[in-house]
Amino acid sequence: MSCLSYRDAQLCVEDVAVADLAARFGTPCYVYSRARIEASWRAIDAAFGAQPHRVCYAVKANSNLAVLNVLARLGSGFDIVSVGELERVLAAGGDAANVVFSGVGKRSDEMRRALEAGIRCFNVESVAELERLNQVAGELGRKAPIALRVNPDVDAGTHPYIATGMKENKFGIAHEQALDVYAQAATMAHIEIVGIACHIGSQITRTEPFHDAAARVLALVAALRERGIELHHIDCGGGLGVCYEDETPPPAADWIAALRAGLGDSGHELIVEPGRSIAATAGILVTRVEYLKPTAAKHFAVVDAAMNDLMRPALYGAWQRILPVQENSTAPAALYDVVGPVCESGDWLGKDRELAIRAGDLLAIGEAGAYGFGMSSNYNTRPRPCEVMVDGAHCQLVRERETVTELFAGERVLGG
Ligand SMILES: Cc1ncc(COP(=O)(O)O)c(C=O)c1O
Ligand SMILES: N[C@@H](CCCC[NH3+])C(=O)O
Repeated sequence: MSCLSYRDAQLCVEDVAVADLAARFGTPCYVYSRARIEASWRAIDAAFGAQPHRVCYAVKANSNLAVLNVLARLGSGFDIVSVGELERVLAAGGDAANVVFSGVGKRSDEMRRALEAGIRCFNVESVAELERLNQVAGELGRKAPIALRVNPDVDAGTHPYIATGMKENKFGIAHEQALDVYAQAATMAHIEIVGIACHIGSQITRTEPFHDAAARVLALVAALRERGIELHHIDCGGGLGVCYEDETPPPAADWIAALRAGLGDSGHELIVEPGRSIAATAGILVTRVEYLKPTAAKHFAVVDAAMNDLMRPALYGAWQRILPVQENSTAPAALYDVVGPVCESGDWLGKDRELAIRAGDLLAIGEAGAYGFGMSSNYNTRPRPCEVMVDGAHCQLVRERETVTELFAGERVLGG
């Protein structure tokens, strides 16, 4: 389900015409639908029925404070990967007690801050991290609640850059070593074992990998119980895919059902960490055509957004919809490569797209609510776009467009 519809040939997000947003806020501009974020979160939450659970939104997908605030007000938990994300969650009204902290490289200062804030769980990814956490917690006179993130060696069938649950990936503790590491954790004075975690990758479009990973986790839970180690929760990570082009990901209910089938009736509280499946379809990137450039080989549409604003096409060869903002153009249709102004041939947003456009027209890049703004950069000293949230017929700027001067405000010349 998308937040987009055409009304009188005008592309709209909820009840607001995208052309009006572009006129008011300029381009490039990210636009998010509050209703769409809420509906996606609720679909996942409802899929658990009466089972004790916590949906911990993966902040990395879209960390705008307005997005986090919408979710915090729904009672969402949060999956963070840095102290920066923790500060965002707290600033947006999230509850530290519902925060899980993932990532292979947590620094001591990040552990300290998370312990002081009272987060729910550290998802520990190595023995070295466990030892460091034990030491940091000891210095603070606290016990750190932990789950070990296990690497189940399951092929998620996704792009290799975003598969995380195979043994050649840097993530998690090998399935075979997990029992030994739990035994070690159980001896540590400042560690409290509360759960187990796994996350096998992102943009997963079949239920089987989720089921298989959950089943592998369940085998560990049973083996731990035999050794007298009881867990409170099982965290199955995120990874549910969305439809960008013609993918047919399972609905949220089937995803959760596959996890629960893999876990059997374990009786544990379940945690999930969805990011993309909550944010992607709630957002678009609006851009304006600067120039049409026909060459002997190609027609290029040079737009004012670029790989620094939306990196997924350049990084993964990802396909995202490119839609005209006004449907009734009288321009002749042609096949265009939609490219940005950045000095890289990899700077494209779409290739061979049939579009009827003229210079000055607006385009919307679909399903850009997840891993869009969050992965943007200032490459080529380009200020990042503004972000706007639509709520019914109302819209609000939720992040200002950066200015060029603020981009180098912290820089100094030698001796300066
Ligand atoms: C540990 C962890 N949890 C959750 C997510 C969110 O994944 P997705 O956005 O695919 O739901 C990720 C990213 O893949 C992750 O690394
Ligand atoms: N950035 C990726 C997803 C990364 C998931 C992070 N663990 C994407 O846009 O598809």
